[in-house]
Amino acid sequence: MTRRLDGAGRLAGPGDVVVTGICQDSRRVQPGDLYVALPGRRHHGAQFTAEAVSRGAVAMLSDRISAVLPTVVVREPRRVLGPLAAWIHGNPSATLEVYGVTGTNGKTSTAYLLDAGLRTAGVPTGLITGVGIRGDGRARPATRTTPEACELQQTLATFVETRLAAVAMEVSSHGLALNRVDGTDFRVGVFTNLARDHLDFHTDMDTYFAAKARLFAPGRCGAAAIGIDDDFGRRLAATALVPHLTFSTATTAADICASGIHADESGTSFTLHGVGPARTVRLRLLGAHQVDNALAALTALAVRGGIELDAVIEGIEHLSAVPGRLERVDAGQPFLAFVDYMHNTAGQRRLFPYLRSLSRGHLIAVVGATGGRDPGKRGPLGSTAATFADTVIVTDESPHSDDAAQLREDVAQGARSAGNTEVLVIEDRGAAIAAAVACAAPGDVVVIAGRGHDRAQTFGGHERIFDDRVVLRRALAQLVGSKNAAVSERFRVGPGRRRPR
Ligand SMILES: CC(=O)N[C@H]1[C@@H](OP(=O)(O)OP(=O)(O)OC[C@H]2O[C@@H](n3ccc(=O)[nH]c3=O)[C@H](O)[C@@H]2O)O[C@H](CO)[C@@H](O)[C@@H]1O[C@H](C)C(=O)N[C@@H](C)C(=O)N[C@H](CCC(=O)O)C(=O)O
Ligand SMILES: Nc1ncnc2c1ncn2[C@@H]1O[C@H](COP(=O)(O)OP(=O)(O)OP(=O)(O)O)[C@@H](O)[C@H]1O
Repeated sequence: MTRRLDGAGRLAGPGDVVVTGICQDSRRVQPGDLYVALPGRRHHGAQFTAEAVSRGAVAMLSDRISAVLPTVVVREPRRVLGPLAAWIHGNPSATLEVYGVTGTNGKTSTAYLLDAGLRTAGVPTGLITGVGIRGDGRARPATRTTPEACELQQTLATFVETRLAAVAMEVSSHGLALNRVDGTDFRVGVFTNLARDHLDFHTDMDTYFAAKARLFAPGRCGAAAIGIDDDFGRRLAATALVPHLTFSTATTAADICASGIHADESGTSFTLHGVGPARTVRLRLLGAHQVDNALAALTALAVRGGIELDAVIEGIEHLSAVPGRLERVDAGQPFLAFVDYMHNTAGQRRLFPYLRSLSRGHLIAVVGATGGRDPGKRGPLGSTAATFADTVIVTDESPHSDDAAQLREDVAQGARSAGNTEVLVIEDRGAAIAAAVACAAPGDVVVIAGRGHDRAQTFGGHERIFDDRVVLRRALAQLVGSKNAAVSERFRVGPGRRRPR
């Protein structure tokens, strides 16, 4: 069957079908859609053609021919999917300014900072992150960091319809490697940093870096903001073929940098260099790592040019929190308690020293490892936590199809190997959080690490609603509600072997 593409959003020819949309998931097909049947790890989308047809699919794009739907057959459908989805949705990234943020840590925070800065500078902006999608008049939780191509282009098209001018989005290495952002023109690409993570997917660091570097190819992004505080960033800056500015919190050799960083429990201040005369910036966000992210956002807008940076800085200063990122939970308890999303050792090494600095007593960390990820991460997550914390409580995150007991044991072994830190293993996450709260004394710091904003734990195919912030708040409220301080003392876990400081 021959088909001729005939104007935006139409697939026409003799015996025509009219395509009005595109979808790569049979469960979400709408009448008039082109169903894109992709080969996956577990299934081939062609297995679900009947469902796609029953929902109104009129044609198919795949590497396999359908017996029931007119099919565009290509060898690698993922490679044409992005541009095709963009075309069907009217190439929204040609209208919107898309700021794409990639890197191992700091993508979500940087996207929130960009959004805050752009909005304050009067640029109506949408936000696409692993936390959620916001901007077209509604906010919805995200199913992944970077949406699949069809959902991405549809979302961008909705942003155009609702007259947004820009979008700040996270671009995961999976999104780049799996062609999810093909067909998207990025006004600016941002590189935060690169450290060991996701090796279950990318196999080695060079492949991981190469996936990230795809965002910075000419034709993909117009300009770049590159963090040069690790070797990968420096490599990217040395080889980038697009106009770029660098940023750093470690060296004054960068175009935009910071000095005099001071992070306490009320916020973070630093002196900004490279954006007009040196000036003091005061973030409400907690932790010195947020200075890196603030520089990333500012550098992206500096390299873009034409945006009022004073207003951007004001917006960045006013951002009060990023969901699940060092989110403070306070029920009136006499110690600090946080939920954070650190899930690699690079993040731990940035966050734990800050948390340590806030503590007038001890640091109590609840940690774990998510299943379905590089098993080589597990021990180091435990040992790094134990290097900084006085008490490490190892518990379940989302084991997915991995053996939960093995995950816990691997993390705990790492923690035990780090020295004489108190290490407890408590299977149930709620009980682990309660134990952390119960063993905290006035002036201590408690951090529930690893899951951030997530609202569910996944065990095999089963989901359990679980929000660390809700559970922590409840445990803290119970503690505060209990009349006698001696009660909390009775719940103190273990013999209180705490390292002297
Ligand atoms: C490794 C990876 O990215 N896998 C993705 C891949 O899964 P898969 O190969 O197992 O797909 P599959 O289940 O075999 O199905 C094959 C095809 O059939 C389709 N299908 C399947 C079932 C059905 O009933 N109907 C149907 O149409 C699917 O949409 C898919 O196109 O294709 C699926 C559908 O397109 C994705 O959902 C899935 O992402 C999964 C959920 C995932 O977790 N990906 C993670 C690793 C990911 O992308 N993470 C990054 C964040 C990284 C970070 O933390 O920074 C992200 O951007 O979210
Ligand atoms: N610039 C940074 N350097 C090191 N660690 C950071 C930095 N920014 C954030 N983190 C740590 O990484 C965690 C995740 O932060 P954020 O969500 O902003 O990054 P991300 O790259 O989007 O990660 P993810 O894709 O897992 O959401 C934070 O909770 C914090 O522990």
